[in-house]
Amino acid sequence: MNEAPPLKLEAVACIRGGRLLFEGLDLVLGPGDAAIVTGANGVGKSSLIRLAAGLLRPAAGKVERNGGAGLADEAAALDPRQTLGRALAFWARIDGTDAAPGMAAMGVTHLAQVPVHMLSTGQRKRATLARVAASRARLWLLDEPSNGLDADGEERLAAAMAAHRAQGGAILAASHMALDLDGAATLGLA
Ligand SMILES: Nc1ncnc2c1ncn2[C@@H]1O[C@H](COP(=O)(O)OP(=O)(O)OP(=O)(O)O)[C@@H](O)[C@H]1O
Repeated sequence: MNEAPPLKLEAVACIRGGRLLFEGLDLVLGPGDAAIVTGANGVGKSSLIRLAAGLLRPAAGKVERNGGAGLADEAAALDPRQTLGRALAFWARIDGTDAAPGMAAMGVTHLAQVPVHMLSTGQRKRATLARVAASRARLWLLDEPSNGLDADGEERLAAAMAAHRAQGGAILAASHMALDLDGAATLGLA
């Protein structure tokens, strides 16, 4: 098993729209670790997730990932014109994996023939999580992962996250709702 931490943030600062959101942020997520980012609307939770993904550059400090990252946020990155099966297969090909286990884990196998643009909010959220679950990324970056999920979806998300951690994966999740993540650290932004 690769023992390098999936994520390491050192003295990270984030400025957006000319405003300092946070600075001096240190975080190490080792194999099996999880942290939940909490805080009020606009405090910078999504920005931190995007920083960790490498989509935003830190104003100061260092972001290090080992073993790839899978991002699930509001921008689902699934082609709306394709069927869900094809849209997920596209990413699975790029990731060198199979989409089927992720679809089964999130309970969307029966939606394979449905065009992405026709999916409900919760179905789209499940599909986004299915993509991350199917990837081989050691680091899962989840922005409000339980938004829109029903009770079954939440259970599936919890099971998928537990399985990922049991395999040495790590999770950084931003959420204003409680998440079923045993022993997760809380990172409160203010
Ligand atoms: N593209 C952008 N350009 C400039 N400022 C931005 C941009 N995106 C977000 N911001 C600002 O950065 C701040 C933090 O936004 P962010 O989305 O990270 O907050 P959040 O904690 O995730 O909020 P919420 O709980 O509402 O999802 C906000 O003040 C927002 O207006």
